[in-house]
Amino acid sequence: MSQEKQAEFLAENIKLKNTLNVINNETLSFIARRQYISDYIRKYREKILEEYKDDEDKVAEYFDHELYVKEEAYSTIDRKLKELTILKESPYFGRINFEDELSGELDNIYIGRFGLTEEGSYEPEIVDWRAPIASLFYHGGLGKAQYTAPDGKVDVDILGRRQLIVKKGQLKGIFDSAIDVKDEILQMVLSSNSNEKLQDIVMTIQEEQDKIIRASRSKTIVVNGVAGSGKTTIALHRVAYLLYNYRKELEGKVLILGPNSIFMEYISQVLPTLGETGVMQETFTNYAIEEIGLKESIIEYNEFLERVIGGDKEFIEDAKKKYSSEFIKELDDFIAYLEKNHFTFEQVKYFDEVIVDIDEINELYTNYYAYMPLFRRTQKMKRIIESKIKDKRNELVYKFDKELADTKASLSEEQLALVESDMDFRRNIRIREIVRESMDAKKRVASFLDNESIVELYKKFIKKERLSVFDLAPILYLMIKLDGKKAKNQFRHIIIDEAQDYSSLQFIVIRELTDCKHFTIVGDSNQRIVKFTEKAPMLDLCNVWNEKDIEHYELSKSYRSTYEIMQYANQYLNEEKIVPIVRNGKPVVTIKAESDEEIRDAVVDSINEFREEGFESIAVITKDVDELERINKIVNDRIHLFKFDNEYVIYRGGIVIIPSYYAKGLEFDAVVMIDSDKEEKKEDLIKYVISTRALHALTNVKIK
Ligand SMILES: Nc1ncnc2c1ncn2[C@@H]1O[C@H](COP(=O)(O)OP(=O)(O)OP(=O)(O)O)[C@@H](O)[C@H]1O
Repeated sequence: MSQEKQAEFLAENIKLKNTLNVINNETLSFIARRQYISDYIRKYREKILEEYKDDEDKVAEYFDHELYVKEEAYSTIDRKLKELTILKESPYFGRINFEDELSGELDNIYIGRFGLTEEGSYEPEIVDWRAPIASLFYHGGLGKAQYTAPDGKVDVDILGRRQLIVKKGQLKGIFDSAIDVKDEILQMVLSSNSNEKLQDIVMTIQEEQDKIIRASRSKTIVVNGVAGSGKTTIALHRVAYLLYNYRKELEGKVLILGPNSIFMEYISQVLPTLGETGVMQETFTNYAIEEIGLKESIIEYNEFLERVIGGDKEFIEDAKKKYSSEFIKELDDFIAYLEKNHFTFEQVKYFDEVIVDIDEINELYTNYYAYMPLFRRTQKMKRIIESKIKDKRNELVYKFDKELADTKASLSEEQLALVESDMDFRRNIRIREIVRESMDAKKRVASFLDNESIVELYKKFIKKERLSVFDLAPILYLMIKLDGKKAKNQFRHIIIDEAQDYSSLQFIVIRELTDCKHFTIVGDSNQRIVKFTEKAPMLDLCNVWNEKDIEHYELSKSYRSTYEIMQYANQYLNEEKIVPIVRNGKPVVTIKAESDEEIRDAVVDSINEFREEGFESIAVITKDVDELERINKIVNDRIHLFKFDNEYVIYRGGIVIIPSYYAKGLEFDAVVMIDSDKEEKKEDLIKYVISTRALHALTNVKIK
């Protein structure tokens, strides 16, 4: 280390000690605050209990109130204490010094996972990575730059950018960036072994990624990026960024939709390590089933993909149809058909009197409530007619009672004494008749105004009893159009991951159901295992949603895989793709294996070599479950592989064997790809997905 560097290192060490002191003091101060609040609550509680010792209701009411106050008071303190505990290990990872172009003032900020300002001070000790000014750090280079402060854009000149590695409160290294120096920490992070779960990347977010993370909240953004370009990671960091900057508006109102439970589990750690909990994360299937309230079992995503990959022609045709725009048109026609034909109105009679005639009913239907969704409208009409029946019932009862009272009044006391009990008896009979007629009239109204359940109607429409995952969006569409359905929870921002597999209808349904205006949609149009339409609907959202304000981003660098792996994977795509180099690795190996022995040797030897090279997470990836079973049976006596054969398995470490569609979105240090295709297709998106799961090493075992 040069003398100058040594001096810098020393200075940073002193700064670190100071910061750690501030962290310690702040921690003690927050603990004291917590203690103060709990003492206060305790004393107040004793007073209340004494005051209301004979009033249980008041005591219960007090405890409800106390719980609320505690939650409110502690939530901020506990959040801060959690942040301080994390900061204690590593308070910051970046430093930027810059000159404000307007004022000429020099500034020096340290950027960390969370922000920290000492009590009584205005100068932040650490700036949260999500704060607007921290974007300067992610510009990557030195020189002129700009950030957006709350009161407008600020021009600065970045004079120095430093990355710092602090582990367990110790300074381990400093790296200064010059304009063209490669990001050394990024290289270090990318070359290391992958973890069991997706990690945060606050230290090494790249400029192209940062732009997406910080994109305006009020825009819908669509990111189409190659495998491993960080789409999932960015989407999750964007959630953390949005929550930090718009907590009041967005807390509890963000939804993340992912493809399956394995994937949801894989990404589950990122937001908590960024200090964010309480974001709803769901698969589209579960979300839709919950909203529909569907109780019956359906053909789930895995079976759907198994059938498609297995070449079940009838099923593929059916799926293709359900994904098409023509099908939306068919649904609309079906709705129009129901509007014309589903209901046959009848006049409503009460005894022999017509109380609502056909014209009146038609008027309600075609005119007065025509703006309402069909089934809402008929239910509304039902309520109106029921209320008329009730009025009629009351009128008849009133009339009868009035006549009875008049008759009674016209009788002498003696006459009344003779007939009164008989009159009362007759009254009871008459009232019962009137009430029964009211119930019968309501039943007659229900018989022509109630509708069949939408799920049942849909089944008749598609002429099938068993539903599949791709039927969920159409059912929701009918519920929206026929019933005016709205989602149980309202969301202000929705993230859709692996969006390349969404149909236009899914996009329409999510938007209409939730009334959400802002989306972050990420996917890779080349990772569609099933290419139902030429253009992935996620790339055509301005037409699908009929909205102009959509911002599109493309990402072409893979931060996951080596240059060699990406280059290899690209042979499976139709188009020639340029692979930007992020890092190099070893060449991809191809082994031909015909007999079971050869297959066993190829798979087991590859795994053993990977282990010897120090790779920790290793996967054998097959096309589908049948192939998984076949390979597992062949290698079983030599090696134990952990089978991911359904989406609810709980991974407990070890080498895995997994079908392509569950591996989507995941990554492994090294991958053995099972390639059983007899002939090479020009485009093979399944093999593209499989090969891009590997970070450092890939072996293709070609079998017959
Ligand atoms: N700026 C970065 N710094 C460090 N690691 C990064 C960066 N960007 C992405 N990565 C890493 O690259 C890998 C791929 O990221 P991620 O899974 O988010 O990509 P993806 O585009 O969603 O991939 P896929 O299309 O396969 O689902 C992850 O290990 C992630 O941590």
